[in-house]
Amino acid sequence: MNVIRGATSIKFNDYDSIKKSILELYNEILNKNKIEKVYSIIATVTPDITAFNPVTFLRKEFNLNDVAFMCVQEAMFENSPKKIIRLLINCESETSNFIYLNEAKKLRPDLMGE
Ligand SMILES: C=C(O[C@@H]1C=C(C(=O)O)C=C[C@H]1O)C(=O)O
Repeated sequence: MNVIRGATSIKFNDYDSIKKSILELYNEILNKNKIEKVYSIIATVTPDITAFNPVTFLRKEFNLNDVAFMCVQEAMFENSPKKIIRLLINCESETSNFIYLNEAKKLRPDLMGE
C-alpha cells in the first residue's frame, strides 16, 4: 500500500478549466509513478471551485468505477491559495512521487528543488 499526493490549480471556475486541470494532474501522476491498483482517492477543492466536481472527470475518463472517491472542501486560512484541487491517492504502487502542477507548485517548494 502506498500514498501519493498531488495538487494543481484551475484558471477559471468553469467546466473546461476544471476538466483540463484534473486530467492533466492525474495523467502526470500516472506518468511519474508505477500504480498497479487504486483503492481510494480523496480530492479537496478550495471553496471557489463550484462549477463541476473534478472526481467525476477522473471516474469517467480513467474508468475508475471500483475506486472509493470522496470530494471535500479544503480548509482555508489566511493567505491560502485559491482555485486549488488536491488529490490523495491510496494505491498499490512501487513509487510515491508527489506531483504539483501550475500554481500549486508554490505549495511545496521543497519538492520543486527550491
Ligand atoms: C501544502 C499543501 O496544502 C495544505 C498543506 C498541507 C501540508 O502541509 O502537508 C497539505 C494539504 C493542505 O492542507 C499541499 O496540498 O501540499
